[in-house]
Amino acid sequence: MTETSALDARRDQLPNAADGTARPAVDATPPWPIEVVDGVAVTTMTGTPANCQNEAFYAALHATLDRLDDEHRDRPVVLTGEGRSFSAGLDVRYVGELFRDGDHDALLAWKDRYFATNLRLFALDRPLVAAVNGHAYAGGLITALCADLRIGARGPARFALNEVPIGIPMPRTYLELLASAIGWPTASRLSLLGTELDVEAAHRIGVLDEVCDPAALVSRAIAEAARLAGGSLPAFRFTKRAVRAPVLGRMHEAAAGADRAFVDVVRSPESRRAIERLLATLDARATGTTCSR
Ligand SMILES: C/C=C/C(=O)SCCNC(=O)CCNC(=O)[C@H](O)C(C)(C)COP(=O)(O)OP(=O)(O)OC[C@H]1O[C@@H](n2cnc3c(N)ncnc32)[C@H](O)[C@@H]1OP(=O)(O)O
Repeated sequence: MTETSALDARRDQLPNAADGTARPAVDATPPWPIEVVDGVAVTTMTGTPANCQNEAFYAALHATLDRLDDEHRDRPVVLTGEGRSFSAGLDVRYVGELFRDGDHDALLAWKDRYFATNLRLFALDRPLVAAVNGHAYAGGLITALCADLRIGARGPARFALNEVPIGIPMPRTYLELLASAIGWPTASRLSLLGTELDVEAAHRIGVLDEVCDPAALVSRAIAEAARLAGGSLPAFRFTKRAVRAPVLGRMHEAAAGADRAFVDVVRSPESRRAIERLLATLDARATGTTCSR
């Protein structure tokens, strides 16, 4: 697919702005930087605070994957983040407003747009290694768990599937994805309890496959990505499709069925209050006022 046709296809898939959400046009959004090292395409999430996920993030992700497909079709991929966070998950300022003010159809449209980003990463038909440079919360940890392998940097990073404590239900769509990466018992426990993990604990329970010094992180991820593709890329592709197919089937089924009720839960007064508490915590940090999570 040429660059233009990929962008046209992507633009056609985007819902129009009638749902009331502002979105940058995909062709106006630059992809994240891509660097080729030892045959591996390394891309770095950047452009939003703590690499949190909003419409600009989704558009950059699609633009990056379009470019990876067009220009680096057969290269394994390393995904990392800029700064202290791999990704802080959904942009809670953005979704907080959307959940409060958006109508039912706007929320469903957003849910599908968000699903499309994780789906594209999870179904990437070649090795994807996450070089987890820092914190990964909620949707940010889901992003890391889309990868075939996760390598973490030793240090102060924390990880959690903390959707429930902040008032956002964990859809079955993502439980299927999480369970395929870390198993149902771990996915269930982390999702229900919202437990915060340090790097060692994340490694112990398989959220991270490996831990290394921060200075070696990206080179370790590159070496692993090259190794995964090094035997036979066609064999890897074939097997990854086979591994993903049943999971993707269940994810699509959940997204079109039970998970539509997600919209009602995030609009409940209890969820709104919990999201407001997280927003107050972030705002207090920004202004230097102390506030516990
Ligand atoms: C289904 C999926 C659901 C979800 O994904 S819900 C999202 C759940 N996410 C969270 O609970 C994470 C909230 N963020 C944090 O706890 C912390 O941040 C971190 C531990 C990730 C990073 O801490 P530190 O390195 O000290 O950075 P900082 O100063 O807290 O953040 C840097 C800037 O990033 C903004 N930010 C951080 N996380 C989010 C977010 N999730 N949504 C929107 N903005 C976020 C902050 O406010 C700040 O911004 P400014 O520099 O303007 O003060």
